[in-house]
Amino acid sequence: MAKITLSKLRHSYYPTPKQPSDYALKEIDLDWNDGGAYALLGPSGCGKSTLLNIISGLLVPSEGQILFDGKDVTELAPDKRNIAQVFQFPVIYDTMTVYDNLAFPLRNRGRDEETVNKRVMAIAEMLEVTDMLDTKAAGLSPDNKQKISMGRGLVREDVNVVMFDEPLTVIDPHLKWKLRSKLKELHQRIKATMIYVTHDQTEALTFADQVVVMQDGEVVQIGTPVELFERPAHTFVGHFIGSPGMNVLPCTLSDGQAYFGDQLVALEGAIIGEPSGRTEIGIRPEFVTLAASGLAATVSKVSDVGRHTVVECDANGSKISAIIDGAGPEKGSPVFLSFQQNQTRLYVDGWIATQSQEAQS
Ligand SMILES: Nc1ncnc2c1ncn2[C@@H]1O[C@H](COP(=O)(O)OP(=O)(O)OP(=O)(O)O)[C@@H](O)[C@H]1O
Repeated sequence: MAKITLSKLRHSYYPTPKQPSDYALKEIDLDWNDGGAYALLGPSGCGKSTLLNIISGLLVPSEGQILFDGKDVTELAPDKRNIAQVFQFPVIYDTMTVYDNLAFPLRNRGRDEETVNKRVMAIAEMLEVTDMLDTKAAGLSPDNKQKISMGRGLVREDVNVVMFDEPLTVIDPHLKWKLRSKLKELHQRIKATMIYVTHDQTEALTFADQVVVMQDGEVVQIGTPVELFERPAHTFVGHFIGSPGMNVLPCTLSDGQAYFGDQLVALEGAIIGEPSGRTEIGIRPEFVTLAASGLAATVSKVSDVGRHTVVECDANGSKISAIIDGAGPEKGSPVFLSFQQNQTRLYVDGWIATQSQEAQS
């Protein structure tokens, strides 16, 4: 396994890029630590596949370097990088048995049969496919095929990194959670460096210890699932993660205070610097409550989402969601909304611009 460093990485598919929008990857500086479980999360077109192809060597970046344990591999061919990849669709040999499929990457590298057997049996046990080892792969269900495909990615002990590219795309929704937690368990047992690429926040947050969120060719935040939820560094992260995402409300500033319409909104901490750009308040629906006084709003929609109720309101021309316990008020009801102060942040041009309470104490 290896630590992977991306240094000043930029990539454009144009031969002579002129402006930032010509770059599929803006500037990326990132360390993937040895043995870490990472997710690369972002919407379609944000540059995930481009980044993955650069790490695996299918693509040489326009600028910058990739290092494996400090060694420059930027120009190294894919087969020299010692990387295992699991793709959206299972890559297995239908005519071979499950055992032979799992053994293939090891035999291909000339490992002796005793080592092959030990490793295949261990992986099969972890994946709970021991009883299928003699079955021809052609007869397996799609999710079992993908399990074997994952096993082929995990069976070698000498790879620098295992990369999963949207591996649950073809899996039935009700089986997804099973494979998701299986993968997490496998990481805990194997402790290989793993990068899991997805546009699905649930997959990213379940699997990863560290989530790298990308937007428009840039990394906007790297953090634990809790950090991304609790303190989004960018409104995009707030919006993209959470269900519903963070409320983002236009605001004005006056004497170091934030106003939404005429309403003074108490922020978590002091405003950083002297903001001159677009100013917005960010507050997650989980921290908005219906109160006896506060911001006047009108209920526009009430949705029962199982354990909670999402109450969507209109105030000053903006939509604000609140997640509450129990039944919500009727649509059209006038209500007052209260924001939990330590969760109310200011964003300037999308980026967080308030000091956290911990930073102030
Ligand atoms: N071969 C290519 N030639 C030109 N532009 C490309 C090429 N591949 C990707 N792009 C562009 O680069 C940007 C990043 O694309 P990329 O496929 O890396 O994103 P992604 O996050 O993986 O999206 P998806 O999940 O849809 O695959 C997009 O604007 C895309 O249109």
